[in-house]
Amino acid sequence: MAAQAQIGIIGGSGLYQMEALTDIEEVRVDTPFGSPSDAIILGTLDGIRVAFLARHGRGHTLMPTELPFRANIYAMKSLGVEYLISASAVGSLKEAAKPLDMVVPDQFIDRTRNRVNTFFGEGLVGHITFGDPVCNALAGVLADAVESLELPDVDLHRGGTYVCMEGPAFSTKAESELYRSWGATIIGMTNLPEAKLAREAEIAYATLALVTDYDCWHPDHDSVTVEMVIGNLQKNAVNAQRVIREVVNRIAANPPESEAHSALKYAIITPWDKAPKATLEKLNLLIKKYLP
Ligand SMILES: CSC[C@H]1O[C@H](OP(=O)(O)O)[C@H](O)[C@@H]1O
Ligand SMILES: Nc1ncnc2[nH]cnc12
Repeated sequence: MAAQAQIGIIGGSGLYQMEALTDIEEVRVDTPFGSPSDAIILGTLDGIRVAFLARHGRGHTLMPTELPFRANIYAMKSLGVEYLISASAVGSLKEAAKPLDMVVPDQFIDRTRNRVNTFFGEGLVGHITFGDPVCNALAGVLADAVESLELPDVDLHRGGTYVCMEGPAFSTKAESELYRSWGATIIGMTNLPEAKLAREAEIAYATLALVTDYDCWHPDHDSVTVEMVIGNLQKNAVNAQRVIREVVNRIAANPPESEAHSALKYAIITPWDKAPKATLEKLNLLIKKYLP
């Protein structure tokens, strides 16, 4: 399939569609890993073609554990996506990151237990480098985009650690305090598998984290509820859409060089002639540039 969009956006809780898209085309992508969370919306934003996916489905019918992460990332790759922005609701683990603030994290801690977060296996073994789990170049463009808009009452936090928990229940206070003692900044349930799979698919990935609550640790704030998350996300939705528009323009004008784009160069350990043909065919889209 010819490339349809260089830039992809995955919208999380409360961000089920992208404003300002024209020439919209809904595509149902079938992948070797099943169907994505929903149809992918191809559309044009300021003359730039983008691919948008509602992570939990447009009706929010999929919980974090049920998300078809591999299908989502594979589908983006099949449409030609090279840069992927995740817009996600998060709880704050630090006083300084207050509800309605934005964080562009640069680290993750994996507390998930029930996710498939690799394309490898079935006879083909690969180990990507993941010390820097988001694309720092793309994260820089994203943070610059936020800063340039000078959003009133919204502080930007460049960098920070995102704890990815399993859910769907929110954390206990003991867990929340544990993550705080680790120095983590924010907590969510979705971004870590996405970041790993995007790296394996050689897609540059960065997160716009929208703070919606103080989780359950803050003595002066109520514990997180869904109502709180969606309420604050809706308050910030216009800002989030403005940031996405700005970052899309910046990426298109000056696509950043990303180490993610060659992440598989030294990652695959299985000799090609030892890997099953069926697996090579299944992963052809991801590995074809390295095949002899
Ligand atoms: C609706 S509250 C919990 C839910 O919100 C976050 O979603 P996303 O990362 O897709 O914005 C969090 O990860 C949970 O999935
Ligand atoms: N406190 C929290 N914990 C996990 N995921 C979240 N998403 C938004 N707020 C959250």
